[in-house]
Amino acid sequence: MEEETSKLPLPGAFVEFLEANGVDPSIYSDTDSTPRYIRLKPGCEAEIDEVEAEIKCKLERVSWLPGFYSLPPNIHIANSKAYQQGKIYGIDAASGAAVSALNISAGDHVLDLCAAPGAKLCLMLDLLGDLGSATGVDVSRHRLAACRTMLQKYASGNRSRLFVADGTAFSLIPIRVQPDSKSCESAFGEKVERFKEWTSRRTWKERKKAARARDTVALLPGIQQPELIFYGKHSGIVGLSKDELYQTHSDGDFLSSGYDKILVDAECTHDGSIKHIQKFEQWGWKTLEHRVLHAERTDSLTVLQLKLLTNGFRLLKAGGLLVYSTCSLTVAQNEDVVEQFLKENAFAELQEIEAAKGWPCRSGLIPKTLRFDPLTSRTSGLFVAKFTKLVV
Ligand SMILES: C[S@@+](CC[C@H](N)C(=O)[O-])C[C@H]1O[C@@H](n2cnc3c(N)ncnc32)[C@H](O)[C@@H]1O
Repeated sequence: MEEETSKLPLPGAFVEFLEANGVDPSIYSDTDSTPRYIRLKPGCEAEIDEVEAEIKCKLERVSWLPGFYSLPPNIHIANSKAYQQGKIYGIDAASGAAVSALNISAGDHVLDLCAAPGAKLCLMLDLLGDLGSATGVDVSRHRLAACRTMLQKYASGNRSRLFVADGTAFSLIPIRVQPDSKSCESAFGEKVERFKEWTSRRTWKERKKAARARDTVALLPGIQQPELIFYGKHSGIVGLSKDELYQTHSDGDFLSSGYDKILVDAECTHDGSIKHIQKFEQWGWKTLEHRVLHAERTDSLTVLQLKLLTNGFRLLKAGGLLVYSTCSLTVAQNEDVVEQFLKENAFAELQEIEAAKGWPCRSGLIPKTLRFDPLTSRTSGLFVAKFTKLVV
């Protein structure tokens, strides 16, 4: 399961992009020795020797992050039984730290506004345990379908629901009380359809109806309803009617009944992600220039990031916690977005991430924000900022 690694030769255009964006290119100088990270599913701790024997390598416990282990970058886990049986999953330690900053506890109602492909959502669900709920949203249907597969593989989906939706406009409240309405009739005697247990098997009639609904919303941009593509048995959906699920709420409702914890792991240029940058060695560095560094793309990304953060914050309960993260290390996509957001949201307050005192990261340009990078942290690059919504 060993694989050759090589030093990353950074192309000139990328180095220029980094320098123009306040990122020191030397942080990428030793990426070939940056470890990979895995998380052991809770309950599988006793099987660590077995996992090590199978992948023929010692797993180093990450002292600053519970449940995380590091392994050399040239070791692959995808063919191992432990991975295929859902006992371990790959997730960078910096990503683990971003989720850990949310202080998720059993019973929380959590929202992941940019959820796919789902490693952080899986971790959020692990931390949630047997109470509360998790809502995952992503604008990309095929990426969210991969997230659904991941939740099913890791048997994490029981309390979760997944919506294909635009996170800048998503507006559904968490279901705090399990529905007990069994009536199939509305107050006016009309027949009401209620959600039954989720199944991947759908009848031809149901598939046709879903396709028709998708075509209709495609024709009517602006009034698109979030598309529910998965829900677990204890997600609160079973027994609800469509009207109950999709009822609209005012901003005031979110103050009292919004989400306890929200992750906005926003779309970005991914320039801090070692895995992503390594892909361009195969795809060609020219591709990087127009897929990542294009100025128009980065400008529209910062607009999107601010909108995602703003809407995420709207959905947060008063006193709740929100983490904004990106795997870009540019100032424009991180500190500038945070600064603008704080200017526009008087009830948002940046929070100290207490646990970070023991983390191998640096402060961002704004106090209380954090930056992970390969050189400082031996992880992939990640920016993390944590906010609370002040109680009015
Ligand atoms: C950095 S990735 C998220 C990674 C994910 N949190 C994880 O840990 O696996 C960003 C995601 O944002 C999604 N995205 C982009 N624009 C969006 C929007 N307007 N609303 C919701 N999701 C969006 C992308 O499809 C992508 O899956």
